[in-house]
Amino acid sequence: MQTVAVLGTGKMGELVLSGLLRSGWPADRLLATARRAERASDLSEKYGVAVVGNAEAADKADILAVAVKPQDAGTLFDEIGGRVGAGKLVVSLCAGLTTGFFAARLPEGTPVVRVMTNTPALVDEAMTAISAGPHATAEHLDIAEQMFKPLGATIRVPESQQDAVTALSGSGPAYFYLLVESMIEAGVLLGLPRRTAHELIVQTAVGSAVMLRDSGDHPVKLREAVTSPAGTTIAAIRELENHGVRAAMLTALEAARDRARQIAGEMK
Ligand SMILES: NC(=O)C1=CN([C@@H]2O[C@H](COP(=O)(O)OP(=O)(O)OC[C@H]3O[C@@H](n4cnc5c(N)ncnc54)[C@H](OP(=O)(O)O)[C@@H]3O)[C@@H](O)[C@H]2O)C=CC1
Ligand SMILES: O=C(O)[C@@H]1CCC=N1
Repeated sequence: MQTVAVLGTGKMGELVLSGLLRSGWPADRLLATARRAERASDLSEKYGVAVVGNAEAADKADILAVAVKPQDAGTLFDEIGGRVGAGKLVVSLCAGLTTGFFAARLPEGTPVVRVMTNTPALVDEAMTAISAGPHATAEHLDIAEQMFKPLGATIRVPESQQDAVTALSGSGPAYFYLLVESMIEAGVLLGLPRRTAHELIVQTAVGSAVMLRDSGDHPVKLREAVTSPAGTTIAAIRELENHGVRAAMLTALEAARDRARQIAGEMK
């Protein structure tokens, strides 16, 4: 079994580390790196994995999962880029950064795979999109898939689609949480106790999500089934349309896609 090093074990790095452990990846085949000593000792205590320096991780691991913020990736690869041999696989989780960004900082021939996952990895319900970069073969994509499959669903996409994927599923959980938060506030406005509003909306979100996934029906069909003629739902939907919620969603996701592109530009 190959050794995976998570480089920069913050929120996403920890999700990958804990997910790999849950899926049965042996702790002695995992390494983690952290910038702060306190974080390093918390991680080794919680997960029983070795937390080492970036250089040691780059030397010892077969697969380097890059989970630093995009803005920190340049410094990290200035430190370790030169010592990552062609036998290693670099798997980037970074929003915006292209595989070319890494290839330019790695010895010629080092395979790079780009993934975009999301926070529901915590409950093994992630959506992870995987793309081949320079020198990445089908075998390298299989390895990335093997790492992320236990954390939820996976899909393979051309790298040219990764910024759009980031806007949709990478950032997506935040939009749903914002929607839920707003609906709970509406419950409070209508006079419900906050706790009651929370319970009603969270279960409604879960039920709706399970129906979307398990029925395979188009969301329009599911929405129409709720929307009675001259009923309550259509009264609310008219207001949502009046307030441009659909147009706001289009513009918002376009902004997220554009920000991913901008990050890549800033990090050239
Ligand atoms: N959050 C999300 O929902 C998603 C994030 N991503 C991507 O995942 C990556 C990580 O994001 P996220 O987990 O949210 O960010 P975090 O800030 O939580 O994690 C990044 C971690 O990297 C550490 N770090 C930075 N530089 C170094 C270094 N040179 N050596 C060792 N450790 C270092 C940071 O240390 P310190 O604690 O000191 O800052 C931090 O703990 C990003 O590239 C992001 O684009 C992708 C999909 C979803
Ligand atoms: O907001 C961000 O930049 C990261 C990438 C996708 C989700 N969070």
